[in-house]
Amino acid sequence: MAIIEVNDLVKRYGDHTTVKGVSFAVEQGEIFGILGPNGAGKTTTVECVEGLRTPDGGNVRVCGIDPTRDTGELRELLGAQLQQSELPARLTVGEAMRLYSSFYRDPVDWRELLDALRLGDKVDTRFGRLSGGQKQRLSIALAVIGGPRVAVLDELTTGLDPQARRDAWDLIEDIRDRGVTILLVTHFMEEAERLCDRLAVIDAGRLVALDTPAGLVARVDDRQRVRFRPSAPLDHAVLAALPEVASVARAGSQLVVTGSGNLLHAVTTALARHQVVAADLRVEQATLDDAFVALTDRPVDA
Ligand SMILES: Nc1ncnc2c1ncn2[C@@H]1O[C@H](COP(=O)(O)OP(=O)(O)OP(=O)(O)O)[C@@H](O)[C@H]1O
Repeated sequence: MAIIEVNDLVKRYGDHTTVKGVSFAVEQGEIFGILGPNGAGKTTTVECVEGLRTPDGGNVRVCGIDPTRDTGELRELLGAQLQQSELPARLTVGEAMRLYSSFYRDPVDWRELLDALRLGDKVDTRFGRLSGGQKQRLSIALAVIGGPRVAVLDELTTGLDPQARRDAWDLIEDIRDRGVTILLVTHFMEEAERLCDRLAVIDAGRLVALDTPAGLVARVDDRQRVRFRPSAPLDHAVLAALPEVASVARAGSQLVVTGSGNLLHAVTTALARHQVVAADLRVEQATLDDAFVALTDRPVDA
């Protein structure tokens, strides 16, 4: 059953159309990722789902509810991650949890939630004294304190160190295991690959792909890369002329040959013909990064 439906969503700011007819449906229990370059319209899209912005075209439904009309109902169903700046530095963790619990009809047990998020010993700690990772965990706690069916997490792990990021991933999985559907905006390929059941790739306001992480990689899977250091100068045209080769590029002292089919055999045979030895030779298969670049024509943080 689709718990979030976004149908032909359009959103404009002045003359600029930021979201240009995006459609997707998120199924109950999924971790659904939205991936895209800076300025692609990801946040605007999820803000329409959260009821923070009114669409200029198309519509959004969360559990059948129109987020811009039934705001009271939506608040019980959807938990949004808080921006860190929204909490006063002097508020303690316990005070924040009590305050936010009071907003909901049927909140979860906040002490149990803090324990689950490894913040149980921080009840009396002021927000301003928490580390970045602890603040992020608290913002997840506040997003799910109302016992929502859907949690929206936007750039949750940006600015966290690798360990804190992994902890946040475990947490998100725990929350999904409690039955919460998660809509996640992310810049991190590793995060998208590890966490998301499906991904919507948005570029310049349009949906360019919607698939599982493995499905997205499979779209560029025929692209392999052979990387090596040639023992002698080699005219790129020798390799570029091979039918298996799509591109030849230099990366420092290495050549990177992209292509398909029996690429390795074709390249090594051509090198042997020109008495060139390939040192440090590596064959690389496509990754989600490659799929992203192929789909959007640019690296994720361009
Ligand atoms: N309130 C606003 N008023 C005017 N323009 C806006 C507003 N919010 C966003 N924009 C513009 O809309 C475009 C998309 O912004 P949005 O934040 O949705 O993108 P994003 O994909 O989330 O980007 P990022 O990855 O950088 O957060 C950008 O060009 C942005 O400058």
